[in-house]
Amino acid sequence: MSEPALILENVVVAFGALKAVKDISLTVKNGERRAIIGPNGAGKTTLFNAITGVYRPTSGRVTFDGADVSRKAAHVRTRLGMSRTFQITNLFPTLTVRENMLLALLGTSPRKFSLFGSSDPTADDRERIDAALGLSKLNDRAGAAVRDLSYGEQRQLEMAMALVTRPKLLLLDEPAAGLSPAERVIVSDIVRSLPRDLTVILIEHDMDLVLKLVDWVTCLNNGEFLAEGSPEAISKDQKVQDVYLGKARDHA
Ligand SMILES: Nc1ncnc2c1ncn2[C@@H]1O[C@H](COP(=O)(O)OP(=O)(O)OP(=O)(O)O)[C@@H](O)[C@H]1O
Repeated sequence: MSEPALILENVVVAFGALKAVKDISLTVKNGERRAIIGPNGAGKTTLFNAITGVYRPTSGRVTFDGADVSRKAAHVRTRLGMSRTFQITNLFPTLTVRENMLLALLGTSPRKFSLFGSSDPTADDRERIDAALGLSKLNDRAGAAVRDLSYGEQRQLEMAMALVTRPKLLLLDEPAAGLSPAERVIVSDIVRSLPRDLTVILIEHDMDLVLKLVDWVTCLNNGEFLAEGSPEAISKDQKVQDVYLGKARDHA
């Protein structure tokens, strides 16, 4: 058995008196596709932030690929092979797709972007960029300015930027949020065709999408662990229906 990709042990994230994540433990296997679901304010993004190092856990342990990274900074976790997208679009609109990709790559490289040094892409940079654009189905848009991309294409570019570092663990924060049904199909196809040795954890509200994409689902509520299981089991779980699907229906 290979080492699990990620182990969380009793992770707590507190903002003053508010515990946004309360004592969460979970194990994600190598190559697994895992969804984190739960109603608004459940603690999903905060948990992502604790995994990726945006926040250090108030207590508990995060083990990534066999190493305790609980106290490591975000850029160190990136170097170890974690990568993520954010809910909010984070792109340079006047630059091209390829230029945004290069900045994403340079931002994580020791060969930092410098006003004086050369930031011309190397052959390896170009290969990485082409591979990530290919996985994100954006090859034919490489020369387009980001402001000319559709919203769906911008989300695809964010995925490409997260993939360009060749991560072992990819975290996607609501990759299909705000997308049209046709754009959701593209995002599903991209996630489904990612290399099988890449571990993927995604936050997603769309249960139809989750059911089709992942092996296992963890449901949070109010910062607490609520349930875990196969997508089929979770979609039928009464507790989940009560807190998550019930609230989703209220918002519909
Ligand atoms: N930086 C912060 N400072 C204080 N409170 C925060 C901070 N970030 C999140 N919270 C609070 O922590 C709780 C969990 O928020 P979080 O964004 O993790 O939930 P979520 O499950 O991702 O919700 P959503 O589906 O709406 O994105 C909320 O009550 C939120 O207001």
